[in-house]
Amino acid sequence: MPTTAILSIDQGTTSSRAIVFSLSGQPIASAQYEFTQYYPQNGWVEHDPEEIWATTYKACKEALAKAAESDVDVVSIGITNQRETTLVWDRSTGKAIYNAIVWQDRRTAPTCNKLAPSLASVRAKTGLLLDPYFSSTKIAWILDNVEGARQLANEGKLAFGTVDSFLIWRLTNGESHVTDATNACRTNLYNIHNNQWDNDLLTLFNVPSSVLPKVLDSASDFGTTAQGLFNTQIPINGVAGDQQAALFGQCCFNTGDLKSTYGTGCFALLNTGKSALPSQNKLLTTIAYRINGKTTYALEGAIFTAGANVQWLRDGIKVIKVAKETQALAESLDYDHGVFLVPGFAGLGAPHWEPNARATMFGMTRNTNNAHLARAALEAVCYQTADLLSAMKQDGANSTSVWVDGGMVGNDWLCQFLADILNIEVKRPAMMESTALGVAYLAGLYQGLYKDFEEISTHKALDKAFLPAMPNDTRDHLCAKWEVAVQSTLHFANA
Ligand SMILES: Nc1ncnc2c1ncn2[C@@H]1O[C@H](COP(=O)(O)OP(=O)(O)O)[C@@H](O)[C@H]1O
Ligand SMILES: O=P(O)(O)OC[C@H](O)CO
Repeated sequence: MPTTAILSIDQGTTSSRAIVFSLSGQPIASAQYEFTQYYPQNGWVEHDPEEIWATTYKACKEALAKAAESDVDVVSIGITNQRETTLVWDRSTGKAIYNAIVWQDRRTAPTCNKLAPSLASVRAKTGLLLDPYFSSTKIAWILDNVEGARQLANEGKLAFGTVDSFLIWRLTNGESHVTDATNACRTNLYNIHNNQWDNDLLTLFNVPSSVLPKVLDSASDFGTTAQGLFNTQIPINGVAGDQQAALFGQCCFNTGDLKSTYGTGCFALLNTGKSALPSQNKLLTTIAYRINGKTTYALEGAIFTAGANVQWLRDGIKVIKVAKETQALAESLDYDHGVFLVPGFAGLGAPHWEPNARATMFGMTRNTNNAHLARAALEAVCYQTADLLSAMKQDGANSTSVWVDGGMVGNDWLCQFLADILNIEVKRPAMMESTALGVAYLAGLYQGLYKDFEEISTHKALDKAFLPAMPNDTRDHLCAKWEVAVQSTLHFANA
């Protein structure tokens, strides 16, 4: 009797992954391919759509082939993706008309500034802010900068999608132009209260409705893979943006449950249940998941660079060879080493939202070396998380523990410092691929393979809990210095 399994596709900012999961959430087989990051100008970040597709397809084929060595029956596909990243393609060929403009890209900051008078109405409908991070201004940029694009869009010949949508189009050979509510709600064009594309927002951002995908529940019928792509045709039944997928994969199903993911960026999401809690502290109100037409909301804090700080140490200034070296380097110093990095490499996200901010290093002496840089890069992510949690607290959403995941949390030193600075318990799950797992669960729910959330939660296991151990006065002192560093960076951004 073959084991029933689900294929999860996790198309992230730096790599495309495919994991075949058993129903108990255990990985049976996986494959992963990194792809090229393009930085054509300062503040611009792009991906090649063909490389996104090629790495994803290759990872899927390889994971499915490995899984086939055991006796498995892959009955459904879940897709999770880097959010906001924007693609526009030709409906007749399926070819993108421009590179994917990545969520970190800042090129549309001037457009966002011009639209500032509309901030309150945008925020009320979308739960977001006016920032180049979101998809709407990126779509308009492509339509206005690729010759003839706006005309083609008006004629209904172009399609827009976030990465999930593009992959579904390719997987179904152009049969499905769809997305799910968690991805749609990151475009600044989607009303999170009535769950519809919003005509006023489309007019404001100058995006024609003809390019939009249909928005479905996160557990739904997104189409079936085209014949010949894999050995069998497989239905696609779970789709969610990667941060919402991680919330789901961490089984944060109850109001007040909090997870924080440390990949390229860091994203803390707190489940607020059926209430779309508005933030007074520049957090985002977003859709956590939509199942059977019922929407669950989350409050989100987004930090643009987390693991990316470590990538910069490795690939940019080359002071480390591999990411995991940062643990031993950080451990080699004491609390009072004195160096702070405010990592505004892609501007600063929540709770400051300053696209003009740039990364800034404080407190260096002639004694400063790679250990200080590595430690400051890891510490920054923890201080920034503390800023997010304090904003959540001021918005009335308090948590006594946080579940963590993402590539960085394999670093025990980071997890302990995080617990010390947050002053709450930090819990790392046994299954670290929460993001991919989240959409496997969504696909399984649609297929009726899980009865309910309770059944899914039985598969959750803790790897390690990190408890705060730092004296209060040390924490207060470090956080006060961090705050001065942030304020100085913000001051410099606008000088
Ligand atoms: N042991 C480690 N310590 C610190 N950072 C790490 C460690 N291992 C991986 N990273 C960082 O984690 C990131 C990869 O995490 P991942 O969740 O795969 O990212 P994404 O999904 O955004 O592509 C990279 O930026 C890498 O620098
Ligand atoms: O690729 P990640 O894991 O850094 O996630 C990117 C986010 O979805 C951007 O909003």
